[in-house]
Amino acid sequence: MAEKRESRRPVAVITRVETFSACHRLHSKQLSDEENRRIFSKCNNPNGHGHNYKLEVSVKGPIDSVTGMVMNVQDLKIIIHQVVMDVMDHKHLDQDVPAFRDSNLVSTTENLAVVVYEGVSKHLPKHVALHQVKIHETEKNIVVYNGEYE
Ligand SMILES: Nc1nc2c(c(=O)[nH]1)N=C([C@H](O)[C@H](O)COP(=O)(O)OP(=O)(O)OP(=O)(O)O)CN2
Ligand SMILES: [Zn+2]
Repeated sequence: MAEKRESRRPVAVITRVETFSACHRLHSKQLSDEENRRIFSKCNNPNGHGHNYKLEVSVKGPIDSVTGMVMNVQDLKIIIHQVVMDVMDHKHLDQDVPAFRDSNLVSTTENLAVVVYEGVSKHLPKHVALHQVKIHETEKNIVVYNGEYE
């Protein structure tokens, strides 16, 4: 009798890390100047300030039995470059990046993670799911977004 083959494919998470530099100012278009100063304090300084962001994009999917890959990480790199690096690196998030410039979104790391998540998810191949976006704004301030809504 022929040996029974394992038909289920193992599922894995792969992560690509990129770093980019950008400046921003925490300021809500929906609040008065006084409220902005009170809530965001030094981060509301009109001159803005910069960060070297570290971005981790994780995708999840079955390991292809022929290629041994969930997806080629070089393709994931290209997607991240299109969505993040080309748009945000060495830019002013509030003035140059349409997701912030043309909306009421404050350029917090939370909102940045959501913008990245939504942008990357549009470009992934069908068999792969976006698992998580993690952004280190500083060594001490880290945000994780996994597509959840309340
Ligand atoms: N929930 C959030 N809070 C804050 C965010 C944010 O994105 N989400 N961002 C900031 C500022 O951008 C700021 O750059 C970081 O502030 P802070 O932690 O104060 O940075 P410092 O390096 O100055 O912190 P130390 O206390 O000196 O280590 C603020 N809040
Ligand atoms: Zn900041």
